[in-house]
Amino acid sequence: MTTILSIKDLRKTYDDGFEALKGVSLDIRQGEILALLGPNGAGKTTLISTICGITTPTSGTVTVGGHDIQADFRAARRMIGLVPQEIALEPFEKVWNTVRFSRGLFGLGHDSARIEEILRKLSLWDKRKNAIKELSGGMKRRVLIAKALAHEPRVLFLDEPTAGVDVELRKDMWAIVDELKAAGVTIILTTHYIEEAEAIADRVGVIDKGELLLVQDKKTLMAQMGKKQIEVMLTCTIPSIPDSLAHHNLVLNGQGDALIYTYDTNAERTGITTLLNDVAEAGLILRDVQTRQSSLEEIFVTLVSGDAA
Ligand SMILES: Nc1ncnc2c1ncn2[C@@H]1O[C@H](COP(=O)(O)OP(=O)(O)OP(=O)(O)O)[C@@H](O)[C@H]1O
Repeated sequence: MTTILSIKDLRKTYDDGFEALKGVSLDIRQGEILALLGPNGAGKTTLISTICGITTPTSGTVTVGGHDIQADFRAARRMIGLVPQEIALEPFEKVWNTVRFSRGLFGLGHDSARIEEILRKLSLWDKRKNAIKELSGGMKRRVLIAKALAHEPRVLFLDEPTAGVDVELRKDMWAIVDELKAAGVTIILTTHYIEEAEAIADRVGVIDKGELLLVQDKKTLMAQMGKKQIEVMLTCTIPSIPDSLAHHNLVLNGQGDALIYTYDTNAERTGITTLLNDVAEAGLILRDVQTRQSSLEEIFVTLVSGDAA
């Protein structure tokens, strides 16, 4: 698989001495969607700003499509589109011009067909003659994406693309991201919404206190770190777990009518068959059995709280 973006030992210490990036290394594959998760202040925006040339790194290197972001800034930047967190648009400018100027900034000639395509894709075509100030917050976010796409970037950064947008727009954004991926664009998004990473990312990176704690295929991450629980519901209530079941490390629920058993999805033997036999031998009758898998959210909380083994 081709690497489109390569980050090596990237460090950023701000003027006040604060170390926002502490040696981040990461290779991003062409055409993938990578979600960067991290709590407030983890360094996500600093990382993106550094790659996009808005912030100067203290040390380390970044190449985009083989172009070094410092030595070969223009070529590297030309490949990148950035959708920033903050909405910074000229309120009196028309949508069409806003997107057109953005293309011009990268030295590209005017291409009405291309701008029309982008505006249509983002459901902005009907608003093309409107001034930015006449648009809703969600529409302004779409304009930010249109602007970032105007110069046909190969790598698109979305910094908190769905912060504060409603559920419908969030789903629309996900659909847009899917379409861009299908067109071969590599997408890196930062998010607080774990469900967002769960829904659209191919890989997930977790960043905390300026360090990349892990980067992994989403499905592998969920399978590797995921614990499963089985809840054995009983026909009667019991005051405590019978001695004959003590070795299973069960938890009795608050009502005393269900036994909760946690097991590792990767273990060779889950121990479920033995457990159910032992439950029957203890004279307990099953009413129902349910399983549940830990979510990406639980995995994330475990990681950033430093509880991961
Ligand atoms: N110009 C600056 N000078 C000093 N410290 C800064 C500067 N910009 C950011 N920081 C600090 O660097 C840390 C990382 O900030 P950054 O904005 O990269 O985090 P983030 O992960 O994007 O957070 P959020 O999710 O809140 O947007 C924070 O502690 C922040 O206060």
